[in-house]
Amino acid sequence: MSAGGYPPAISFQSVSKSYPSSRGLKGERFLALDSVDLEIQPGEFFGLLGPNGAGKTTLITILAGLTQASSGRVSVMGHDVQTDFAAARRALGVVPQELVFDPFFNVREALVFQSGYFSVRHNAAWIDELLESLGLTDKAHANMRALSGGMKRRVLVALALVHKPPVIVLDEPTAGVDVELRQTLWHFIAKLNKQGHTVLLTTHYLEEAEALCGRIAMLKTGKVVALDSTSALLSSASGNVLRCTVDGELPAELASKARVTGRVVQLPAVDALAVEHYLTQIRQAGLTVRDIEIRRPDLEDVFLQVMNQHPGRDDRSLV
Ligand SMILES: Nc1ncnc2c1ncn2[C@@H]1O[C@H](COP(=O)(O)OP(=O)(O)OP(=O)(O)O)[C@@H](O)[C@H]1O
Repeated sequence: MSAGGYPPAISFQSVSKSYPSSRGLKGERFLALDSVDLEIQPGEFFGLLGPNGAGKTTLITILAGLTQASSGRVSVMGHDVQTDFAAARRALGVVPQELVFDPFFNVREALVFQSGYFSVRHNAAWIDELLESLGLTDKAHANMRALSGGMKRRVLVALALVHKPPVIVLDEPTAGVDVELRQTLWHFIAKLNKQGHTVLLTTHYLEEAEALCGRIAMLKTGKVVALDSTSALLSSASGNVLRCTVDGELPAELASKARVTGRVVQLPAVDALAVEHYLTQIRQAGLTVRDIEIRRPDLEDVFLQVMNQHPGRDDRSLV
């Protein structure tokens, strides 16, 4: 229970999940989640971050009741996803990572059908608001097959929200979508969060997580390796970051420490001496340095620090 006596919006208690191992060894299993404990309170905007394969989608599919945990307990608004599935599912709106649709409906029909699935009648006003807020009004009568990827993503969001769930889960909702949709989507989701909806977001866009999430958990090889408020995570990062533009390839030793995006290089620097040292090494490699800037670490720097501090399990197999 939370301090106010309400159940948490989402609770994972000692959740583990193993899958049959893909190595083909008889009886061997792969540990995708390892005793995950997380409690997300009503009204939070919570980020779940982790590298590919960390277990984020597995956690969400367990939450949505699409797969069962091997052990542990999971609940949504106090409803156990195993023993009280219908109530748990009704409390949840999940925007999945994959674009999956019934190709026979137009957009409005799909939303009406989905309302029926949740036994919501007289939903026309909310469906209109969803279409309007997600920039879909002029696509209401378009067939799903005829929509672009970005438009399909908007429909997925509308479908997840059609029954006004108190808890909204977004699994990488902005993967491969344009700037306009991102802005529309975040504006709308932030508005719903202000109205009291709880939001759980997984994303690889760490600047989005930094801007939106009040609290963040980081997963690595199936384990929670960091869990704190976004501001505490940011202030926990040590040192500064040297950001500069370089006109060629960095020496290997520096490259292994750097975030490199094209010609922009970002290196963690404990102090001014480290900055000088980096600049000398870059110049000695015959490269020209421009646009030098020293800045505080952002969430991506914190994420990389946390991932480096926690080696994770090389072998997640169980026999
Ligand atoms: N049905 C399955 N059978 C076997 N292994 C699986 C299955 N689903 C997921 N896995 C494995 O479990 C691990 C966690 O996968 P999951 O999709 O949850 O990670 P993720 O954090 O969501 O990754 P990404 O960022 O790439 O989406 C991966 O190693 C994946 O290969």
